[in-house]
Amino acid sequence: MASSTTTAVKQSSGGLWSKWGTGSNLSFVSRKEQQQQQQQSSPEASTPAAQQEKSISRESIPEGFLTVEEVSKHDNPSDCWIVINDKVYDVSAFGKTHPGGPVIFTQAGRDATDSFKVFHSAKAWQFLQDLYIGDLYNAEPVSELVKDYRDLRTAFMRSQLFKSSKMYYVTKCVTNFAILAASLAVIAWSQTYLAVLCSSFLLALFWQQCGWLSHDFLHHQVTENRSLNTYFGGLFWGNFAQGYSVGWWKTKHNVHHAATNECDDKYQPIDPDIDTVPLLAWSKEILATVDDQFFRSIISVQHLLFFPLLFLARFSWLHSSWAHASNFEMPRYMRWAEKASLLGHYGASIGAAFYILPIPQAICWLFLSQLFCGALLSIVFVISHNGMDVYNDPRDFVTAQVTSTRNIEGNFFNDWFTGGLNRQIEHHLFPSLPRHNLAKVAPHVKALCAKHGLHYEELSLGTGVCRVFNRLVEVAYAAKV
Ligand code: HEM
Repeated sequence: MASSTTTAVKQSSGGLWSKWGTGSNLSFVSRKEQQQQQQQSSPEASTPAAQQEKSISRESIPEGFLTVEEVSKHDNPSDCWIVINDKVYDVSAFGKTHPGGPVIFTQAGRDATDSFKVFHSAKAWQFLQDLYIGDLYNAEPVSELVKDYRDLRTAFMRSQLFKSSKMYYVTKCVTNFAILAASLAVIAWSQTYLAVLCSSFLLALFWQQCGWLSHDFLHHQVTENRSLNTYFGGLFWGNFAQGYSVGWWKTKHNVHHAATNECDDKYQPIDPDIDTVPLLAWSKEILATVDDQFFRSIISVQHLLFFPLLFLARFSWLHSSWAHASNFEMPRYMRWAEKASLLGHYGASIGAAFYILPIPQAICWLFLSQLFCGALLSIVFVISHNGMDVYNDPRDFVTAQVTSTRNIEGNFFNDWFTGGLNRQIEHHLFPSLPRHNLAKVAPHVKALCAKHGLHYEELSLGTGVCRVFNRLVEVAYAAKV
């Protein structure tokens, strides 16, 4: 998420959603193009008789049915239809108050079955009947890949793999506090600059680990009680302990999950995590959207900017968090809860710094911990997706997630350091699966990918970083031309 500087600005100005006017129908446009290509490659398909058979008039469609083409025309937030299990729903009005936020519009005009299933509790299904407007006409059968994925999900549910170990998460909470205690103990014991350096690194590690814990709560991995997850996981571990706004993070992160590394038809990123132009461009297609010579010159040295930017990322996240908490569109109680918990975070960190340390060391401690935390979090975000496929063609949920996501090898250090997000492919396919069960399902996911010829990328931490860096160099060189 080295992306946040630009993302936050675009989100707060509504820029992200303005892309949807043209963006979300691209999958159907491309599907039409694919059909045309298939027709060209198959001689019988292009005969007039075959073409007549293919063209469907509205009169020939039974009442209560809607075609894929009709659905695809309702592809924007003010006129939004989506398909779930071959049934069509009009979410144009509901989408504005959707409890999960604007992520619903990422699926405008297309099939949302799998993204719907991975994000919702049983309660959400009850809302569907009021939004139902018809059945999909001549619905294509589900692919073998998607069928196998759905079977896998059902099998994991039956094996209780979606149930978390509460002991695991209690231990996580306690060990997180232990890191904070260690950080404070170091500066209470010694106030040299070396001690300040070590302590600020530990504080940054505490914030990073709070981020992973909050992430698990907000994906509802820890408990089925969604309010508890939001208030304890979000407001306590996210806002108060880590300093990031739960509302800001969830809005952005949900879109990232629903449209991982996806762009619209003009290659404007839909996924906020790759929306990093003019600082970084993650593919040559995104680079091609940049006309401004000054911005291209920045991108031409993006590989040199990359590591410094990782260290600065937390400043941008802190800013976006406060901007979100001040957002007047939020219910008043949530705005106050967000602001109070963020102010509690600032107060506790600044108070501790100046209470324990002399002024110069206190400033140093606060500043260094921001830098370290930015780097510790963002290195994990970038290796998970950057340098993988950036696409704007129609892909089923499984293909989209696997081709845009990279795993980092599992071992004790990687599992702990990345908060389990080294099993990013499994996490994206099953976002509410508790962190401690990701390793258990990984062999099944690997087998699924092997069976269907999908590349399952799993690298060491070092190779993952190199892969990301190489992509930056590749695009930077293209920007020089
Ligand atoms: C007809 C369509 C939809 C309905 C009726 C609906 C309904 C709901 C409801 C009731 C919730 C509250 C949490 C729950 O009870 O599960 C929710 C949350 C959410 N929805 Fe939807 N939704 C729809 C479509 C979508 C789509 C297409 C997506 C994704 C692309 C989506 C993503 C989410 C997310 C990410 C949350 C937040 C979950 C959380 O963290 O609490 N929804 N939705």
